[in-house]
Amino acid sequence: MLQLPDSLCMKKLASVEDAYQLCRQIMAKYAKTFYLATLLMSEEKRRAIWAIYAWCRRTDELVDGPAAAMTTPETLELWEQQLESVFAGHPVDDMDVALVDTIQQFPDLDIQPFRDMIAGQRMDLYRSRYETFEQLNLYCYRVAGTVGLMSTAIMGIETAKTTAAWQQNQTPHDPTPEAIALGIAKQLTNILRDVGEDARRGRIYLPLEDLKRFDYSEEELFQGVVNDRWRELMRFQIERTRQIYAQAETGVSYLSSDARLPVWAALMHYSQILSVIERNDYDVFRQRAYVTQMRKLRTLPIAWLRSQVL
Ligand SMILES: CC(C)=CCC/C(C)=C/CC/C(C)=C/CC/C(C)=C/[C@@H]1[C@@H](COP(=O)(O)OP(=O)(O)O)[C@]1(C)CC/C=C(\C)CC/C=C(\C)CCC=C(C)C
Ligand SMILES: Nc1ncnc2c1ncn2[C@@H]1O[C@H](COP(=O)(O)OP(=O)(O)OP(=O)(O)O)[C@@H](O)[C@H]1O
Ligand SMILES: [Mn+2]
Repeated sequence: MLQLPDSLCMKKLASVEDAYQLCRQIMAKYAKTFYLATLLMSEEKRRAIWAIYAWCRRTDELVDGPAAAMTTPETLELWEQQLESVFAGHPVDDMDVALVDTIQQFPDLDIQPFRDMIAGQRMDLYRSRYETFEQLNLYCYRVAGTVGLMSTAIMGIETAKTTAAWQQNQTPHDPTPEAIALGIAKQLTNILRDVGEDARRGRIYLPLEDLKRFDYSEEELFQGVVNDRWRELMRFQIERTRQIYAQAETGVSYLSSDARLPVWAALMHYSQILSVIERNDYDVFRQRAYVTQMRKLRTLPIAWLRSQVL
């Protein structure tokens, strides 16, 4: 039988360097603030975050991007097989090459959070309502808490701080729950910001049990009614989300020192979106709550102080 040369059978993949550059471009395009924050980290960590960001973004695009209408459960099945292949050391496309390298450099990086994120995207295919906060919380863990786990494996934990002299034989504090909390708080914030946009796609992420509790109906939500019942409902959601940010805050000082400023900055920027929603009198239907670049810049010195003293 005719033997084809390798070059004709298989497309040659990008070099490791080029693959990281592709991931960097994705992150710089979609998450400017995050991207700038990564510049404060060491070269290896920064490149690893780019690779993970690119994978997360691609996963999200499957159900949220322009081609999402074509995505079926089989698409996600194939994407998961590609993930298994990457963790086995076999990249399938150019961007995978960077992730394979990252996995080799950071042995703490576990495949499970990646699988869990795909499971979260699967929920988006099947569900457009959440009955309880517990169900919503599971969704938030899967699509965003997982990002906290992946990032912590890269940023690393500061062993010097976690083991004082008199604690030598104790295991250092592991800020995994706080990292998950930050992802969940961020996702809940996005949900509150995007209520209107999601409603236009027929989706309600707010727990239906909360709608009932505040006597606010799905019909009102689809009509974008802002009344006192809505404001109360939103106050309740914002308060709950702030409590989760507060849990996350207690974990930042256990991260390695070059990661604390980026994480404080990210945490403060996200949580400010909640204050913008309040300032907009809880109207998330007709205006989008966003934090201006100016305001993000102004919080940097405070984030820096916290990263130094907390
Ligand atoms: C260093 C650092 C702060 C970085 C993490 C960067 C990273 C790998 C991000 C991946 C984000 C991503 C594309 C996820 C896919 C699923 C998804 C879309 C989730 C939602 C993100 C959307 O954010 P964005 O502002 O871009 O929204 P828009 O698309 O503009 O509408 C999420 C809401 C998830 C974001 C979750 C995190 C960034 C987790 C943060 C937690 C940590 C960094 C752990 C910190 C550790 C401790 C101990 C507190
Ligand atoms: N000044 C603005 N005017 C109008 N829409 C904006 C403005 N700033 C941001 N947005 C919209 O809100 C989205 C989310 O903004 P966000 O604050 O998350 O910025 P970003 O560029 O995604 O960076 P990051 O999420 O890392 O802060 C943007 O992608 C954009 O669509
Ligand atoms: Mn963004």
